[in-house]
Amino acid sequence: MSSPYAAEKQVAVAAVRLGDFSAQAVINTILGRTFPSDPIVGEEDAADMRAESGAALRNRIVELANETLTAPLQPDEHESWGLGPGHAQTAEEIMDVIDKGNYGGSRTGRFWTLDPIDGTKGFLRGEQYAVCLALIVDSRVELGVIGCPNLPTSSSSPDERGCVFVAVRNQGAYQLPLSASSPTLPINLTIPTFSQDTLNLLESVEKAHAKLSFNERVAEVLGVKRAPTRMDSQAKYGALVRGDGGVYLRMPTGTGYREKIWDHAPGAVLVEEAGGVITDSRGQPLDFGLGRTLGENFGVVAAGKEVHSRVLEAVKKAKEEGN
Ligand SMILES: Nc1ncnc2c1ncn2[C@@H]1O[C@H](COP(=O)(O)O)[C@@H](O)[C@H]1OP(=O)(O)O
Ligand SMILES: [Mg+2]
Ligand SMILES: [Mg+2]
Ligand SMILES: [Mg+2]
Repeated sequence: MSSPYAAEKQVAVAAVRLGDFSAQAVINTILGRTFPSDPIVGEEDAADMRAESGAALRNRIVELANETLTAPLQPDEHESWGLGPGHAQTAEEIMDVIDKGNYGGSRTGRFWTLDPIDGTKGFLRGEQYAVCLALIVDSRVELGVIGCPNLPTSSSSPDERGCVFVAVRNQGAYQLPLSASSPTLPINLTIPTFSQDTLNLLESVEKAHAKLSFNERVAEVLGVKRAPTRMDSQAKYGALVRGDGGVYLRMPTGTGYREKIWDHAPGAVLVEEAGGVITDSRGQPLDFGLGRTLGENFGVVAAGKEVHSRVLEAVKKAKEEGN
């Protein structure tokens, strides 16, 4: 017998792949037109679309990308970005623009990094996922945007969904509504101070992505009383900066996986601009100048200033115990 929901999974995975590719095509088009000399470190590439066996995938992605590219302009969009009726692209152009994301990263100079859909597993489960974009200049994240279509606008309004988190270095961190035409004002974000009673951990849903048993021990050492919040994608960074949880903790699973810069760059500037601190689990800064990855993986810890140093100590203790 085939496993439950096998057909649904196949369709959903195909849909996400289409989403990934077409989102990267649209975002790279906009970046390419507006900042033509900026390289892009994007998660996806068009190799599967270019393969002989990729004709169906290619046709569908071209159709989807063109649907978005040629849609009537929204209030915050411009025709010079390559958008609007009449701006359809050929299959070759779509594949080339996706492959504009092949840049390998650098220590100096400026580039963008893009995760067109972060939290694929969450997307498939109908839970959290995010579209993530950051600008890096001389290894430092200067701007980050995390779009969370399925995240409630606040923990007190669970039915209103869709938010965008934005941070620009030295200009603060904000939450905007997802729809550009919504009249809601930006919310200025500062990570609140937590007590032992109110603190909790924000962590991955997927055991393959982070060592959740280690988090449990850290929470015990810290005397945390609340259960962790498990959430897919960089929506966790959004939840952190608006005070939905006190600590982002992601420890390596020991498989040798290297964290990708597009999975943390927007979150890093968001946390810092909301008054928090983000480092690896040893307290070292995340290095966005090493290429497409953050290099050897010692995990990620992000929290408000006072909580962050307590978490680093708890992590050290849990490691010394052999966890
Ligand atoms: N072994 C791993 N360790 C850490 N992160 C991983 C691992 N495998 C995949 N990921 C990445 O974790 C991110 C999601 O994290 P979270 O579970 O917190 O939502 C995805 O971008 C995913 O990358 P990918 O897109 O290549 O699957
Ligand atoms: Mg992705
Ligand atoms: Mg990702
Ligand atoms: Mg992926």
